[in-house]
Amino acid sequence: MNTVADAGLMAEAACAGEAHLQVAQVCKTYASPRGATHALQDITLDVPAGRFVSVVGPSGCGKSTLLRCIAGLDRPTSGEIRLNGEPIVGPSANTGIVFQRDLLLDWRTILQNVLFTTDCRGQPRAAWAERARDLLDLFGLENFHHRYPWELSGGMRQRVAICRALLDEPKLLLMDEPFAALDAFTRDDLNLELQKISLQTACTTIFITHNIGEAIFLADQVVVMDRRPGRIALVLDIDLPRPRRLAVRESAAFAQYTRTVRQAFEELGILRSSA
Ligand SMILES: Nc1ncnc2c1ncn2[C@@H]1O[C@H](COP(=O)(O)OP(=O)(O)OP(=O)(O)O)[C@@H](O)[C@H]1O
Repeated sequence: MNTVADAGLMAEAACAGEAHLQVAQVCKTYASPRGATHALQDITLDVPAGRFVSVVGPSGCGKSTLLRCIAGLDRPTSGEIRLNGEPIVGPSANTGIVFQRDLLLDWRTILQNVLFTTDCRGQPRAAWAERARDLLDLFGLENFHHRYPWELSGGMRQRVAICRALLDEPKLLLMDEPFAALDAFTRDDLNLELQKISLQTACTTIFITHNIGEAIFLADQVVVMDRRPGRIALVLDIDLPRPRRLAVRESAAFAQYTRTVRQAFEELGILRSSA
């Protein structure tokens, strides 16, 4: 499998422009006949353009809710989210999203799947097809443009989903546990490829994961969330040189970051003490 290779092309093909994300005192309550669910409480985050932020927290702490609000797919109950100073009030072409399930359409070829969003907008295919092909090639899928999703492995499908999210030159890339369903080897591969994209583009990225190691490996900053109602318990800057190799996970500095995050979860009663 090829890896992402052409830095110049990738910078041109993937993200465009800068995205400064500001999340200010965001609360989210879901109302239902069975009562209210307080999913998020007072979330404040300032993410400068180009930063990669990993969000890690226990199941149900509101990570996906936060991502959906940032994506404009849901509205906070209170508080505000701004992209480059503009309030986010709905979905935007500035934002690319990758979910845990790749959501590829089985009746469309790989190329047609990557072109899905622009097709939906009625934009001429010819204008986007070259970019779509370039992205697929960069992700090592040059021989799969005309195959169907069911002919691909889970890792290849998730690469396609990432290409689809990047097609529209988003400024902001939102990823909701994109690699959770993959085996450890494929996950390592995709972590490296994602790092290359981040280094070579101006994409601001919010990456949700349950995996502490993955969170630290990828991020400039790790946000640790407490259980519901989701609150930020810790913001940890990750000062490891880039590009990072997988072997960095064996370094003393990485072990210290892991200890700090684990300790935060232990103090919150989410992880049992390892001492
Ligand atoms: N549309 C909805 N209506 C009502 N409650 C919801 C809705 N979406 C999420 N919730 C509730 O809000 C809380 C946070 O859910 P969310 O999916 O954001 O958590 P999460 O941290 O992403 O969980 P996981 O890691 O398991 O994916 C949960 O208690 C969930 O049941």
